[in-house]
Amino acid sequence: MVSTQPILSATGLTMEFRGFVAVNDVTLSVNEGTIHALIGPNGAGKTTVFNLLTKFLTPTRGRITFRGADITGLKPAEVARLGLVRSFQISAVFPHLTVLDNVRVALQRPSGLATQFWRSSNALSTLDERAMELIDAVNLSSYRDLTASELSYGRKRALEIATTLALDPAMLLLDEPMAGMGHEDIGRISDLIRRIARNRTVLMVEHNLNVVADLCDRVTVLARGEILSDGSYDKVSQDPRVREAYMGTEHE
Ligand SMILES: Nc1ncnc2c1ncn2[C@@H]1O[C@H](COP(=O)(O)OP(=O)(O)OP(=O)(O)O)[C@@H](O)[C@H]1O
Repeated sequence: MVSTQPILSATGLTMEFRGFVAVNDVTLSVNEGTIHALIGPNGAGKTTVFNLLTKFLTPTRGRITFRGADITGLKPAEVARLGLVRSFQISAVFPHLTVLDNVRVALQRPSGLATQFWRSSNALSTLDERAMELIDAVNLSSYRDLTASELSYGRKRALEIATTLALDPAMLLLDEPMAGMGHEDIGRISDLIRRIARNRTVLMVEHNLNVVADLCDRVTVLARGEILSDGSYDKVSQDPRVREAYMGTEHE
């Protein structure tokens, strides 16, 4: 479902922190149905751009549109209702609840699917059916009765993604989904992201360039708050400016 139709666009995005320009005139678009990566050396401004796009920060200048609507002035919860959802870190998962209960809770959030069934007599069975679908989608069916705290790091991350998918977002923003993971979990989460992206758009900040090369249709490279290069991984990785920006910087 890779298209050239932008679902999320930013124009002239600038973020100043007390005079320090962390993000400078960034213009980028993410096409519908793609897996798009935001990469760059440490301090390049990736997290700041991510926070601007998910509305956790308000830009000093610039404009953001999602599915053609101007979302620059909206709050995170408002953009979530429009279908642009940020995946939180594992801290968003309740450690003492089971996998199933975590997903049930997520489905009952105000903007979750459950509200549509709130008054129906079969609300609970519909909720459970959907919860099981989501758990299955992230390959946690055999772990559904374990508490979140009993899961491995990678599976916690998968559970956290399931709770985000409960909102049925058209676009998911992931902040370093592979951070702190070993080889096996990276493979598992890569497969999961690939599956999720079959019918939605994914934008991810990622440090692991092997993951980016393997997974992403398009890559935007930031350095010192500005866009350095944009295109396929092969294209940007051969760009001399990108090589120079990464040179001498430590990279995991
Ligand atoms: N709230 C803030 N106040 C002041 N400066 C900030 C703030 N947030 C970020 N910065 C600065 O903006 C620059 C970009 O930071 P940002 O965290 O966006 O980079 P990054 O590419 O995500 O880095 P890393 O890969 O190390 O996480 C850095 O110089 C950082 O110190």
